[in-house]
Amino acid sequence: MSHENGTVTAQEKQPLVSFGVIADVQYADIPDGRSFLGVPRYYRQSLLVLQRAVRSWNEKKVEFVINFGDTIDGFCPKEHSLAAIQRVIDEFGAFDGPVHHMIGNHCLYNLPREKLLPLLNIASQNSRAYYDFSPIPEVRFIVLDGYDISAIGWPQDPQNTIKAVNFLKERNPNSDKNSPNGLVGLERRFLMFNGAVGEEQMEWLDNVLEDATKLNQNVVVCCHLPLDPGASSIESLLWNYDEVMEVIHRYKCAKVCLSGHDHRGGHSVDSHGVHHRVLEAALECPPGTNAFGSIDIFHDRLLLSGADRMESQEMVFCS
Ligand SMILES: Nc1ccn([C@@H]2O[C@H](COP(=O)(O)O)[C@@H](O)[C@H]2O)c(=O)n1
Ligand SMILES: O=P(O)(O)OC[C@H](O)CO
Repeated sequence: MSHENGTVTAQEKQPLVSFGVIADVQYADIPDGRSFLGVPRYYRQSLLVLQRAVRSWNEKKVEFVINFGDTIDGFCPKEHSLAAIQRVIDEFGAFDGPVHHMIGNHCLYNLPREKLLPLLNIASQNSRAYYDFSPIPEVRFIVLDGYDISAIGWPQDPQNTIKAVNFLKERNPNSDKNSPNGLVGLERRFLMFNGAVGEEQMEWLDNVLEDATKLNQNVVVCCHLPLDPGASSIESLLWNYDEVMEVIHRYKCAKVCLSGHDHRGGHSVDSHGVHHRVLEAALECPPGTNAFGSIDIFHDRLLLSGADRMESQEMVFCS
């Protein structure tokens, strides 16, 4: 069996289900730019990457799509935020099936949660953006809200903002809270563009994993922010990735964690055999190149077939 990018050995015939993935589209109708570290960013091209992704997913007839967040970019002029996100949502709308979105820091720079969540079709409680779904009885997807506690995106909840700002102040002495200067090792994740999973969401996660265990389901955990230092730069990690992973590791049903945010992508297998795959960003595709994929789910593994800059990956479940 050959794939767009890399070759993977075939062991099993038909997947149980297949889905499309894309991360960090960060569309804006503005000229090309660069990241803080100078990596080129193609704000208009990313929409073309999404168009090609949708065409490919429709051709492959994948059952659903997951968008890993940062749908529009923070540099989008605020008076154009709604039009920009609508443009991206319209492109997703050309896909012949459901699209599951998550929020990222750039979405929150642009729009308040009350506007964002309905647009992204995220049914929420208390403006939180976590949810789960089962496309087939054997598999459960958990989508985490990595900005549940965050210094960005909570203008309507000053208490949450104050909690997050204090959390950051205690851990990051820099006046620019996006700067990791002077922070050592894992401390370098305490940056304003990251966030944390709160207590209620943590309990909910525990309950869903318990339920999935009873139902004998394999679980895929999705979050805009990466959950393992082996797969991502430390500067991109969820603030309390360790607490989230402690909950996930209580259960054997969680097999794979997927995320975005760290644009260069990555893969690791953690100490409990859980795969972590950070997806390469659509935003950083030079004209004519791609970063999207489709994932086949089998009983014993996930098979990511990536286009161009998205590396293909076989993720065999640990038993
Ligand atoms: N004020 C800042 C902002 C970012 N960084 C570091 O740059 C990296 C990427 O930043 P982007 O948000 O532009 O992708 C990341 O590793 C940050 O820690 C910084 O040092 N100071
Ligand atoms: O897409 P940004 O601007 O949030 O950048 C994320 C950083 O690359 C994470 O280190």
